[in-house]
Amino acid sequence: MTAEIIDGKAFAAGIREKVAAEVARVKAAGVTPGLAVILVGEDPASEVYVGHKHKATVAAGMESFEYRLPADVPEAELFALIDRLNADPAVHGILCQFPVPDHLDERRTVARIDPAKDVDGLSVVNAGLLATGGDALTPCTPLGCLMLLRDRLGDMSGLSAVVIGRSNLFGKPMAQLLLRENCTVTMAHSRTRDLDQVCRGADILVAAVGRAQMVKGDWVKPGATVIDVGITRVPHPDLPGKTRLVGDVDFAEAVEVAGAITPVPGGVGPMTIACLLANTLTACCRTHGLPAPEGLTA
Ligand SMILES: NC(=O)C1=CN([C@@H]2O[C@H](COP(=O)(O)OP(=O)(O)OC[C@H]3O[C@@H](n4cnc5c(N)ncnc54)[C@H](OP(=O)(O)O)[C@@H]3O)[C@@H](O)[C@H]2O)C=CC1
Ligand SMILES: Nc1nc(=O)c2c([nH]1)NC[C@@H]1CN(c3ccc(C(=O)N[C@@H](CCC(=O)O)C(=O)O)cc3)C=[N+]21
Repeated sequence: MTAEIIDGKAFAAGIREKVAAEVARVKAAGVTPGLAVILVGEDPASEVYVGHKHKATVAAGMESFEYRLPADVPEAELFALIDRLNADPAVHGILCQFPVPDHLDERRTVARIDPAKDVDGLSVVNAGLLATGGDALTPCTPLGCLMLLRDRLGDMSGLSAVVIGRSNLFGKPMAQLLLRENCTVTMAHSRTRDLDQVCRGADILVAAVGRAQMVKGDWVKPGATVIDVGITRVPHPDLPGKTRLVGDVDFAEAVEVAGAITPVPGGVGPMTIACLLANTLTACCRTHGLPAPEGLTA
């Protein structure tokens, strides 16, 4: 059996259309949603993502504000910018691209952002709301994965879900969302014993590690839904001097066993950006007391 390949790119395009339609509605009510992205230093991968985010934001009819700070920017200067954006009524979402240089602290940076504008969903307030069943701004990548899973599986009650990776950005919020969907959730990480066996029990297998092609075909339960979040740039096998992106899952092997699987690229990545737009719109609607858009939140 060959798995259905989940087209994240096409699904994300649909979400972006929905966001654009809702943005038009909000604009008619006199408000233009705005997203501010802060990039510290010159990480080439981050430059690419920030560029994608800017284009997608403008295409959805929202305002995009970009701030590029030098790699050695003092914390006080970064915080002064965040304070300004917190106070700016044209800005509804603020995202500081990670990783930041070593002299800056991610936790302190996130804590400085107004939780109502924290479209990454990383603040203590939003993480706490998600864990306790409140109306959080949900981290974009887990939200995107949830949308793909709901679309394919509908009711996930009682399914066994394994999430590999326990980061604040992805693994922990993904596990919370799956728990909300009534899955029986296992969180695996670098200290997990017999990871292959743990994975073999999963109806839903989500991998977010950052180790190229770590999850082999015989780790996958036949018919399982496999969501591959990891992105690693590796030397291209056929084109010398070129690189390509691969996921945490050995796609060629897993596609023969799984029921459905996301590819890399074209799977989860495009959903992340679509959900960032969705979160910015949601933040804008909440701030202005407008009805929250349907189908774009957790
Ligand atoms: N597609 C997208 O939009 C996005 C993709 N990503 C990608 O997802 C991947 C993970 O990102 P992120 O969560 O931020 O990464 P982190 O590095 O913060 O977390 C990695 C997790 O993987 C675990 N891990 C490491 N080695 C192993 C191993 N051998 N076996 C099992 N678990 C292991 C770690 O365990 P421990 O806690 O024990 O150290 C940790 O919990 C990266 O490739 C990143 O690029 C991330 C965000 C968005
Ligand atoms: N504060 C913060 N929030 C983030 O959400 C965040 C971050 N920092 N730092 C880095 C990671 C990574 N990330 C991706 C976004 C889009 C793609 C994406 O669009 N990927 C395309 C391919 C892109 C390409 O070709 O390079 C795909 O998978 O098809 C990937 C990864 C967001 N992150």
